Amino acid sequence: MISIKNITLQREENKILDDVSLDIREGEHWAILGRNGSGKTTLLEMMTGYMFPSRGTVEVLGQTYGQCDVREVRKQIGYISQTLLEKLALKDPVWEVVATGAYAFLRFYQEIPTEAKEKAVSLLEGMNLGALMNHPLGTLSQGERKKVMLARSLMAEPRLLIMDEPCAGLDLFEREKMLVEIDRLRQRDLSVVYVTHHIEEIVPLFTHVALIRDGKVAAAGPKKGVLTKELIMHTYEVPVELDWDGERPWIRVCNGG
Ligand SMILES: Nc1ncnc2c1ncn2[C@@H]1O[C@H](COP(=O)(O)OP(=O)(O)OP(=O)(O)O)[C@@H](O)[C@H]1O
Repeated sequence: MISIKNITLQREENKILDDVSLDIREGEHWAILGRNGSGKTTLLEMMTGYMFPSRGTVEVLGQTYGQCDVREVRKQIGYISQTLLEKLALKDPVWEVVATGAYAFLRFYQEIPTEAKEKAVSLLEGMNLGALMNHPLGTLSQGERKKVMLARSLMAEPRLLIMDEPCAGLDLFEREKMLVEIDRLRQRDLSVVYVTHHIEEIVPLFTHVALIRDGKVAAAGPKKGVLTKELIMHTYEVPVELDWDGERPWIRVCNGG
């Protein structure tokens, strides 16, 4: 799905990404963790073709960026970020906001095809948001808006779904509801790449984890091999204990090291 080979992104003296390689294969779902400023969002922007490396290659869905039409590749990628959420029209009814996801634009200025409406409504119902479908987006809670954004990203049936902190700012209740929807993505034929600051968001869906530290990959691979207290301590420089609840990790900071 994604093959990143030795990419470096240099901005003046700084190496924002430094010789990063990562392979994401079909059927895998990846969580990407790392401290603030470690380069996670930059890495996602490389995957979506919004940024290009100074060195190295990025291949996504069989196409190499720089040798293909990035816009064509992007049609197969869902991208969920706070920036996108801020661009959505708060006055538009929820179903309409979702329906726009089938197209590469943010608002409809013409009649919306019936099939797009039906699909949007069905996605909303699938996420228990059917009752809100005619409400303006701006009246929804933050958690509901994030679920709307997820439904919107599924309209185009992407092969790759990239999410940048989709649970940021949610309370425990709303976060768990969002995580249920994220975990249910296993029923779809797509791969997820998910950036988060919270290890407990790595729900059973996720098969692999990459730890980013200072623009480099500190560790990457199957999640139980990467989510060890030693590697997390190396990445965050905080002493921790880690417990597994089945396929979901929980973390505790250890006082006194
Ligand atoms: N266009 C740019 N020009 C110069 N520096 C940049 C640019 N974009 C990002 N950076 C820097 O690159 C580093 C990595 O940023 P990035 O946003 O990728 O980190 P992040 O791991 O996503 O951080 P956070 O967890 O805080 O969102 C930061 O130090 C940031 O200031």
